[in-house]
Amino acid sequence: MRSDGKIPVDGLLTRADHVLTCDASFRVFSPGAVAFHRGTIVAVGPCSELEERYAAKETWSLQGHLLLPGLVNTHVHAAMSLFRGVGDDLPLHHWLHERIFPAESRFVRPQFVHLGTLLSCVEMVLGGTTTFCDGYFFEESAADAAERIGMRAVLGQGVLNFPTPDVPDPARIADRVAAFLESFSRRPSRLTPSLFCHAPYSCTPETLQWAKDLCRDHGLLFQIHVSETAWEVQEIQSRYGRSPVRLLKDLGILDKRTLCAHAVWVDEEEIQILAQTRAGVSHSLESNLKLASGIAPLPAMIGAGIPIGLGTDGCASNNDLDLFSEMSLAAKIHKAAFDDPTVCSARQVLLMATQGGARALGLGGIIGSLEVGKRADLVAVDMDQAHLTPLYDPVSHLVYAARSSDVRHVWVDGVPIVRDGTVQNLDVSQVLGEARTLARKIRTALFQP
Ligand SMILES: CSC[C@H]1O[C@@H](n2cnc3c(O)ncnc32)[C@H](O)[C@@H]1O
Ligand SMILES: [Zn+2]
Repeated sequence: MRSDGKIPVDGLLTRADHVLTCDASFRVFSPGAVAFHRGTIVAVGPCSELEERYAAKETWSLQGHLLLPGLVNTHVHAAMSLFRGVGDDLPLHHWLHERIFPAESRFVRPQFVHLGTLLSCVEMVLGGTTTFCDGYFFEESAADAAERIGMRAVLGQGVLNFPTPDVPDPARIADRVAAFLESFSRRPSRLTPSLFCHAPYSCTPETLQWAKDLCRDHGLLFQIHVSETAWEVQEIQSRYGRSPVRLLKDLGILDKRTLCAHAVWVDEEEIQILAQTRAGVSHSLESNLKLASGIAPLPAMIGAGIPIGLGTDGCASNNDLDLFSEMSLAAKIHKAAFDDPTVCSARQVLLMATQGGARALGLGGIIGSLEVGKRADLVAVDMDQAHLTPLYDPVSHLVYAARSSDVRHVWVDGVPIVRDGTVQNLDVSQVLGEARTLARKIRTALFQP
């Protein structure tokens, strides 16, 4: 306590036109403020109260801005930004086998993963994403990139039963995973390791169970692409006599530390299985649309109480990492698909991009809402713009009218990693230059062989 009776804190974000807590009671303070200390939120409320109570090392005056929790991207292959546009307008199977897997075997190396992930981190933070859940190869290099920029991330080492860029002999996958897990003994706590089994059609049941056991032993999130296409459901049905979700349930894979990416082709009974096992789902709508995989039954999954987050998937199937456009589309497409304009409200979709995503990743206790005791991951959106004026309902504007380019400031653990639309502590033009240099080789190899 200071002589003036004020409590010293590291940061005070005040005079924001609106603060959306995105917690269970969905409080909105207009105007509002957030105080944080040592990376943790210590107060959220009306700005007059917080200004009276706290003296901050740094105070941000946020008139014209809206403050909300950092967005959570629950499904990314961040390094694939270097493959953006190399396989457009194809169905998943053709896209993967004819374009992506050959390109990956040729180019994916540790430096590729580091550069591609750094590039994606720049795109993500500038668009208000503070946490991403990744899955790729040489995943230590993705962790290095997230650490460098200051983001929070769940980093999934890829596991498959065929040769990959980092495990040419699939029999050696255990060595790769052990080295990956070991590397996390030296990382900040905002980075957590995970395993990403590619899919039920590319991993054997034994591999799935082995990876899940390892995740259970270490308390890690297990990730997998599930029921993404009708082809997958047929293939798994013919191999194992049951659907992908039922197969995973029978193998003991589904629980609250399992994240199912996609879950497009799931019936009512499978939705109940996901809900009862408390497995999470990443809704990757734009990727599912672009690959014409289908439209997931999101309203039914929300109704069943499944923890659901939004995911972009990688840049080779989306082709961006923009959670604002995912929110806007998710709030609209299911209305048309289910002939019901009341489904997927703006509030439900915003909650998926924040609290729902955090819960699906098992991080609901530390991020996803602005509450005392949670980490200070926040985003300030500049609302003083023609396309956001006048404003009657901040949630409506955020989901239906705001753009990722409206994000002005971003904090992770109370550290400003974007100030005034500029990424801090990173030479972004150098990253872009290196990406262009590498792309020249990729272009020559893939398009002028
Ligand atoms: C271990 S995950 C990385 C692996 O997955 C590939 N991939 C990217 N997007 C998708 C998708 O939507 N479905 C299936 N596989 C996908 C990526 O190219 C890597 O090979
Ligand atoms: Zn994916």
